[in-house]
Amino acid sequence: MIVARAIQATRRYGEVTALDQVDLDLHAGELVGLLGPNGAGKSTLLNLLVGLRRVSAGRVELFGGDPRDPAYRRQIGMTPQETGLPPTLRVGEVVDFVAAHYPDAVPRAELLGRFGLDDLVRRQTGGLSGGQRRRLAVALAFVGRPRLVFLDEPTTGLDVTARRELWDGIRHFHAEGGTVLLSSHYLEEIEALAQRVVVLGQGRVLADDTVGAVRDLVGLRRVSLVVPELPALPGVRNVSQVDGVTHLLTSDSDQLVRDLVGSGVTFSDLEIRATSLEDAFLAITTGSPAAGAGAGASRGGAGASADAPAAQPVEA
Ligand SMILES: Nc1ncnc2c1ncn2[C@@H]1O[C@H](COP(=O)(O)OP(=O)(O)OP(=O)(O)O)[C@@H](O)[C@H]1O
Repeated sequence: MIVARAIQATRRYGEVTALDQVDLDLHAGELVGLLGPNGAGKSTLLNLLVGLRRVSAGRVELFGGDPRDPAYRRQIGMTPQETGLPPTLRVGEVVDFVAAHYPDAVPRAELLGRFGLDDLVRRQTGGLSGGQRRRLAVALAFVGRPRLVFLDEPTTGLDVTARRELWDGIRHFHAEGGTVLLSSHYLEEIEALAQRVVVLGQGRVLADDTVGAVRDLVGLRRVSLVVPELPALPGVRNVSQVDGVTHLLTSDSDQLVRDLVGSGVTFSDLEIRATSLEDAFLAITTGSPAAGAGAGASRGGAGASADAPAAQPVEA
């Protein structure tokens, strides 16, 4: 059963096309990650699906109906990227206040326990740390026993322990049959929670695949060099040229360099670096040389890579 859907959904803000003909089907019981760099359109897509924004063209559906209809919205939970909590209210009071809007809310102690917030029940929200406030904001999305939850970068700003506690809360909801769409800059985060990942870049869906398949793409390296004539080389996924520099994308840069040397061709200015996620996808999905080489060149090249030691932001 499809619980949320975007059909050729487009959203413009003046001259900016934030979302460009996006198709997405979210099935009941799925936990799907929405991955993309800053400005990719993640928040815009979430805001359309929860009825906070209208499409400029195309359509969005929530449980087969209009997301702006309160009857459908009552069945969802959402944590936007930024939340304001009344600073003088205590944590327990905020939970009770939100819970009062729902016929069968999760009991306060159970909700706070699930998100590792039990000790804070009497604390005023104004006295919480940024991470505690964020966890409370996410927990509130679950208070009304929603069928479907949208989380916009839920763990941004959290330390490792807080992030894990929050992941546990999300997993618990999913294990009980709940559906989740969550956005993140971190493939590692999506990998920890989801099987499916939708990658957005410049308002378009660049990939909609398993986390494993996306991981393979992110592991690509960019090998740049000046070479008069490029010999045929195995393992090259994409070739582009910008300003006299040839850029090659490969999953095995060591082997590529060995092959280059072995070919006897004269080359100079060799440079190897990780591709950013967006570069990798643009190069592969569009085959566009400018997208593949130009964008990365201006970014400093510390993008997400398969062998990154810790969570790496998508954008360099
Ligand atoms: N209210 C608005 N008015 C004008 N432009 C907007 C508005 N909201 C978003 N945009 C633009 O739309 C594009 C997509 O923004 P969006 O916030 O959806 O991206 P995002 O992937 O969520 O980014 P981030 O990871 O930084 O939150 C950006 O170019 C952004 O500047």
